[in-house]
Amino acid sequence: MLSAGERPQPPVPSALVNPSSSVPIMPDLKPNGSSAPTTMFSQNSNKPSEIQHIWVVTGPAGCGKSTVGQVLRNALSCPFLEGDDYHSKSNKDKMGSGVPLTDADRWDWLISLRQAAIDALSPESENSHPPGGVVVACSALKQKYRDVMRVAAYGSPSVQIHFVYLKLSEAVLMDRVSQRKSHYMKSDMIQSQLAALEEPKGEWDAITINVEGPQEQVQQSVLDAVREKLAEYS
Ligand SMILES: Nc1ncnc2c1ncn2[C@@H]1O[C@H](COP(=O)(O)OP(=O)(O)OP(=O)(O)O)[C@@H](O)[C@H]1O
Ligand SMILES: O=C(O)[C@H](O)[C@@H](O)[C@H](O)[C@H](O)CO
Repeated sequence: MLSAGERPQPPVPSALVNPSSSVPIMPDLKPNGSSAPTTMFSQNSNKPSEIQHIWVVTGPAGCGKSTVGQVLRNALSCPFLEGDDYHSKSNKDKMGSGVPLTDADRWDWLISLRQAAIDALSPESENSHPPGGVVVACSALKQKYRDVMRVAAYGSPSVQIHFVYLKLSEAVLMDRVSQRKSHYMKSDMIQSQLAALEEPKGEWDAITINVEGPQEQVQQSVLDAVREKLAEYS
């Protein structure tokens, strides 16, 4: 497995490699994301890109992962996977009743989500091109959880994973979660989310974005950061 501080070998400019061949067999989940019509900077132009990018938008519950994930999905015109959709019912019930998940509760969820991300990188049909990437909203609070996700790109030189960590203060986070009424994750869970959080310090594949500002500002910061990262691969 890739260590967080270790940069992999430069990508080999060859045909796309099927990433699913390089990871252990996992549950065969299908992605539920879809392509969006608008493209600010397209990853899936008419010719196959040499690199497929997995953008994992991370941070504690309520930090804005889904909001940012959808912005990225639209900008990159690639599938978007909402991590919450991959939690088991028991995990959701647990969180909904105010009990934090344990490491053991999270492994299968992370593995399912990782497999869904891998699946999303394959073309939808024999005649279509593979997407330039996939956006995944996933709290990935601890480094070891990010390491589980990193396996998606392990051994696949044409797949690159990035973590987009959404950073904000406890006060702003509490405010956002308190205003959100219909979600199973209530504000009494925020302390445990922050207690579990290991910010991605020194992890070369992680980008930290301050998301305390209004949505337009956050959107701009995220798009700028992603554009800058993509430029490294052009
Ligand atoms: N920059 C922002 N400023 C103000 N409110 C925001 C901002 N970004 C998101 N929100 C609001 O904060 C709430 C949480 O956002 P969102 O659902 O995107 O977070 P999340 O990290 O996906 O949450 P969860 O992981 O719990 O599903 C939503 O009500 C959303 O509209
Ligand atoms: O690891 C966890 O504790 C969970 O993934 C949570 O972070 C939620 O799923 C998510 O953020 C929805 O509120």
